[in-house]
Amino acid sequence: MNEQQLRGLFVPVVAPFLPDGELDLDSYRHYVGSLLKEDIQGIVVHGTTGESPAVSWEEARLLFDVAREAMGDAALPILIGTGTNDTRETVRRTEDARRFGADGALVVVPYYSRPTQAGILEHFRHAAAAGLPVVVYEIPSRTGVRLTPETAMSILSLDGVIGMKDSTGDIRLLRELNRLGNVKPVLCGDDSLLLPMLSEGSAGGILASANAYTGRFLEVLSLMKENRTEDAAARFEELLPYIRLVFRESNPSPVKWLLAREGRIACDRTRLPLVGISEGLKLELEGYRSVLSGS
Ligand SMILES: O=C(O)C1=N[C@H](C(=O)O)C[C@H](O)C1
Repeated sequence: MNEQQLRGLFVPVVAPFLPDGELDLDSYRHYVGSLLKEDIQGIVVHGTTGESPAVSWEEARLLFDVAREAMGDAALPILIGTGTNDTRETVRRTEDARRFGADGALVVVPYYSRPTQAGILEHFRHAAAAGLPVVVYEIPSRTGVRLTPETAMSILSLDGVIGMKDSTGDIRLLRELNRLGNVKPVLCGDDSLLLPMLSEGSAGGILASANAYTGRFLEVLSLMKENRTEDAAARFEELLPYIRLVFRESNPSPVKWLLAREGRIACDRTRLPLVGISEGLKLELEGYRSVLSGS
């Protein structure tokens, strides 16, 4: 996978579970197939949306294999989350993913340990040397550390790093990277900021909310590509209340509920500590289902 392929819409997939909490691979096969009906550019396995903290690396590999098989001839790029807060384990997983045929690795900034900027840069230097294209995943609200623009630029300049998923929650990092001359793709990872980030030059998005109403997200992206910014803004405005609802409770519980509601997976079960969504949120999501499915 190269930088040119890291653009457009990548959908981070959920890991469907049976009521007893084991992987539901039949649902997963059907669900990955359903995503391919839309013109998405790739998928992400074992990201936050794939409940990576509660899914083992062996299960992640299985999910990768089944997704690849479900794609058949479509052969879209599959990124797999290999990042942990242990550099050696991250390298081990990234090398493993290269061997089993992943197209790229999504490597999160190491969480919990709160390393210095120098430590984070070293972490990515090692991950990038594993021989699989790396997408840096910056999400300070989850990791507890924030990349400075200079560190982000140094990481993006490494051979083997093909781009970044920016979930910082505002457009300042992207602006700074543009100012510093970054040429590698930065994808929006904060769904409600898709439009402002595209306006600022983002190459696309990795968006959990796009698991549903995928065509509507693709429409926003293509209108922006055609410079029809007002039309894109109007379409995005319709999606915003839905996006806010989907992130009101822990991702991916609301997305799983929607997928189950649409019959694309059998069950909305998550693994603890994530639990199912509240009855109130179900009602509100149901309300938006009729709005968005109808128009
Ligand atoms: O799994 C992902 O990739 C995403 N995770 C983010 C999060 O849960 O914080 C949200 C984003 O839409 C995609």
